Amino acid sequence: MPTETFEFQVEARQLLQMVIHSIYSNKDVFLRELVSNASDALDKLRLEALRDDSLGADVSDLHVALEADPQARTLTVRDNGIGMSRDEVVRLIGTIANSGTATYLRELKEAGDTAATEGLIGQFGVGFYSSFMVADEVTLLTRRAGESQGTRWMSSGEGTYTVETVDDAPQGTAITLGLKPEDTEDRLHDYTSPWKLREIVKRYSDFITWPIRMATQPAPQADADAGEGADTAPGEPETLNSMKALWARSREEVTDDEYHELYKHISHDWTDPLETIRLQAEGTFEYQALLFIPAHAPQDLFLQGYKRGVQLYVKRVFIMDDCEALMPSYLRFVKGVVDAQDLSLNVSREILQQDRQIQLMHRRLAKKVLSTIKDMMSAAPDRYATFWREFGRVLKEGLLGDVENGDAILGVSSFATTHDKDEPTTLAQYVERMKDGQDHIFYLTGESRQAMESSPHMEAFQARGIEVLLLTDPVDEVWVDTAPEFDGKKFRSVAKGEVDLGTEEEKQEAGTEREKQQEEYAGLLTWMTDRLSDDVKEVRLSSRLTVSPACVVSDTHDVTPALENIYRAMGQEIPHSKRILELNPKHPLVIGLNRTHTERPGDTGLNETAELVHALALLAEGGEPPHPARFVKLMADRLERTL
Ligand SMILES: Nc1ncnc2c1ncn2[C@@H]1O[C@H](COP(=O)(O)OP(=O)(O)OP(=O)(O)O)[C@@H](O)[C@H]1O
Repeated sequence: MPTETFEFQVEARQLLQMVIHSIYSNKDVFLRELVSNASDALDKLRLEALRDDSLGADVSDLHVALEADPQARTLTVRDNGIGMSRDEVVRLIGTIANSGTATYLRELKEAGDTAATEGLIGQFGVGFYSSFMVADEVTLLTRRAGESQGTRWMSSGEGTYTVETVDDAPQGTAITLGLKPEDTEDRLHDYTSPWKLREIVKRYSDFITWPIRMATQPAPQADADAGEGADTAPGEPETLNSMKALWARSREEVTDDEYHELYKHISHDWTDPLETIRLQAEGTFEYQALLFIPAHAPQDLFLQGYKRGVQLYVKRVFIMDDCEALMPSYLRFVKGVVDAQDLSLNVSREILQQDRQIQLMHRRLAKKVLSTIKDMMSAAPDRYATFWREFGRVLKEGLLGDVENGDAILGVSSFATTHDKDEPTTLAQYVERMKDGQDHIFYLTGESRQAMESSPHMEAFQARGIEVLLLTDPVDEVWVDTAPEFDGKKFRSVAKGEVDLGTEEEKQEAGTEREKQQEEYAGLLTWMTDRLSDDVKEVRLSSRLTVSPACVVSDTHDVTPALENIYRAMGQEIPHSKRILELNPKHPLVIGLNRTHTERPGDTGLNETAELVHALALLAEGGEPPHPARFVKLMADRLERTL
């Protein structure tokens, strides 16, 4: 096949341009990225060879090799791993599959300044493309295990790349960088220097489980430069990394930086994690876990197909990525490694789902992550605040399914509250501030804080200074509906059921007044209930309103309209529950309506006023009148009459 020229996908080109003209001040990390890809390719080959005897690949000496040529100013990173087919090269290297890329690139453009750009690129990672930070020409020669022909890919990163089929490629992948001139001011070092390569591998890739070898150069040039590797015989390759599994080493032996580099290798994130979690389980089922909570949420965390789960190793051997059996979905942001001693190397995802030991590990790991978040709350409130901002929404999903950890999840959750405009509150803090005689945790769900603050449902609570949680995440609608408790206090919506606030004495007083009002309004309420029966199930007097004329509320056990919408969006059929219209007996509009109803029951305007009061109540909570066009007409007529 002749050499073909291809264009990079638009996003890929944009990303490459940013890498080339860039941006990332620490250029050394290109090697971390290439070694990380090579290590993944070796893992994949080892697994494929285990599962497919006919592959015919030699797996006896899997490794990464660095080959530097100072004269030609090239550096080659070679692995004898899985390799790529011609189609894979075009698909994997010429395009970016990450669904968040478009948004990310827009943000990058908007960020403008270098520091912000670095922060963003750090969140995203650019993998193989980071080669172009140090090279102006990159050649990738690869042959997939089991295939006879190889592929050569070449590009100077400018808009196009070439691909040709070659007959004599060794199995695996070799990436040769035509290095840019050294420019220490720009932190562009001499990447043909053994000393520099040794330093970078030690710093970023020491834990990689495959040997990373560097051919020592023949004397005399190498001797001067070889440093600690000087005792290696000339020509014999030197292994640069210790290959020690960090999770199997004691805490004292490992630096935070080393943990962070492992995190970057497995997560493809360029930023340090927020928290590192170690767990060593001994006894009948032995395993070690090293888990990380990232410092920011990935773009696709809420998209279907998000790859959750940690890496599974069995006795130091990589078995699979994204092992979802080990981590509940609401902890899908957790990255890391679990190394189990007593599993078979052939273990499959299906077996894992049913394995009792795995289920026990799953429980233990979830508890450990939750207890770490709890510790972070008290020991590092700033870090906890970052955690909550990034992952709170996901964590709360656990309140729907994980009954066993429900209390623990509520314990580490924070909520926006009327108590403080800016700072969210924990439930423990809320309970501490509860008024004497208050025995519920009050909340309101809605689309925005602003809409909820001005909702009529809040009036009685505002008047009495009772704190209300303001819940805006769609998942909140669902979990609060399952009526959980915290510290023995039930959650209660301020937009559901009757409200009876105040001391016993006040309640008694209000009760006497209410009886009087009930008598006065009985006729109006019966008439309005009948009149609006298509839309509401009852019209009654309100004890929650102090300012507005009316509001609509749901019955205590009814599903709210927002929750109805959520269920419908999930394809569940759910009957529509009519709500209750509450009137404020002290509002002049309601007093006037009652008077007119008593004095001129046949008045034609009464019907319209009843409809308008209902529509206004819906508008006040951020909803829509049941018949918007009719509402506009009625309002316009009324306004016209005032002119
Ligand atoms: N040495 C290699 N051997 C085999 N396949 C490779 C190798 N290097 C890259 N690939 C393939 O190309 C894909 C893209 O690599 P790239 O480094 O651009 O992104 P990534 O590692 O998937 O993710 P990120 O961009 O977050 O680092 C890899 O997922 C892998 O499938």
